[in-house]
Amino acid sequence: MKKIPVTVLSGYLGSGKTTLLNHLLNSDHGFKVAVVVNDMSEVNIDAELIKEGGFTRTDEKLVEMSNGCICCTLREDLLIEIDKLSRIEGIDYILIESSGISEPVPVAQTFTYYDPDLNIDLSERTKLDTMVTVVDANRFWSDYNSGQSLVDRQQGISEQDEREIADLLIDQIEFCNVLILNKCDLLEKNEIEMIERVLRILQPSAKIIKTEHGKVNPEEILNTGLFDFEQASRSAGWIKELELGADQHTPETDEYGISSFVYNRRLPFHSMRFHRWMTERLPYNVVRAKGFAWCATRNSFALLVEQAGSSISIQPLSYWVAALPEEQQRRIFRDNPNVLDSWDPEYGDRNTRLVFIGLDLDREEIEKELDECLLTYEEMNEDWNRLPDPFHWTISYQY
Ligand SMILES: Nc1nc2c(ncn2[C@@H]2O[C@H](COP(=O)(O)OP(=O)(O)OP(=O)(O)O)[C@@H](O)[C@H]2O)c(=O)[nH]1
Repeated sequence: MKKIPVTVLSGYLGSGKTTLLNHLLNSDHGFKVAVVVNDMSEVNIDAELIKEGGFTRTDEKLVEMSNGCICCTLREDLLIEIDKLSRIEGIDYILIESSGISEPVPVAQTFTYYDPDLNIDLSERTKLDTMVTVVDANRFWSDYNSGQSLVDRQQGISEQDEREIADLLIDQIEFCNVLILNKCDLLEKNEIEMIERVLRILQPSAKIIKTEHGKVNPEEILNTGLFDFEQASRSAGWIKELELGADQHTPETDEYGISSFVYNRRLPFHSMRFHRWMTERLPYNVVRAKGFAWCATRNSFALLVEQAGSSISIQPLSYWVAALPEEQQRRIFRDNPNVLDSWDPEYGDRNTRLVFIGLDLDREEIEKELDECLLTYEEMNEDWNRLPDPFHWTISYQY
């Protein structure tokens, strides 16, 4: 049976998803499409716009999903609706417009697993074809650097939805096959080019298309066959940079001063100094920082360090292999011999690898300041548990 291809449109509120969808529906794409439109509000304004705009053909089908978000509260409903659509005779393409606060990863996951409660396996009848993210060129910098959360803007799923706008934007940019840089009519050519370069370094794998009013050739986002979950999960710029290693990263600096580098050290951070640097002294021109850190007071765990705009988090990720009992280490070496490639005789796999992406970055200065956050020779010989610890989380699980 031929699987029905699915394209998902993501992008922050007001970026131009509905405009793009209407443009697609009015284009000569050759498919009999079903459209799912997700709106957070009770009244599905986007669905109304689509009915007014492009939804004129009688052989098309429109499903409205309102009052929730398909990446979380309406995820089950999404499964049910897509399953139903995939059984309608004649439908040969499904287009989904996510809500503006929807994260693309959980939406994509919906197409990959069997739900035993609902007895639905979407992968039997449908195939995720293209993940598209629409970016508002005109508001990109102000949204990214706003320092606001969804709740601050009264756009959250609930009062508890404290996700930062910058984190949402970066999630949408880092997980897609096609990036539509929309509203290019509102900026100068050089401003657009600069955002395009930033998007390129944040997301090196996606095709970037500059548009005005979402006018894109339908072939760029329908039936492209581009989506692959594994590849999409590894397509972010910071991951590529880490994979390349410290010395082989993308060109040093371009004409707009956009650059990236990896900070890689084999000594632990003084947790307090590192935490203070990340939260109080991180240069404002760092657009994205992400990677793993070794902090002395949490010596057993690799910490995941993440920054987007003014949103910064340092959280435990997993045990260092070197912190595990010997028997478990032996098993890991047997199953994943590549762990040994970078094994240090003294510290094992403990190390810090942080990617910095930004504008006019002073690499030397950042490295110097971070080096000052590492333990000194004297501190190395102290009891690390007695050093000050800034982290508030506790670990409740055991190996
Ligand atoms: N100047 C300009 N305005 C645009 C462009 N694309 C869309 N707009 C306008 O931007 C506003 C938001 O566009 P929508 O298509 O509704 O955006 P959306 O992403 O669907 O918004 P939500 O459904 O709220 O998430 C509308 O007033 C559009 O007419 C563009 O390229 N240039």
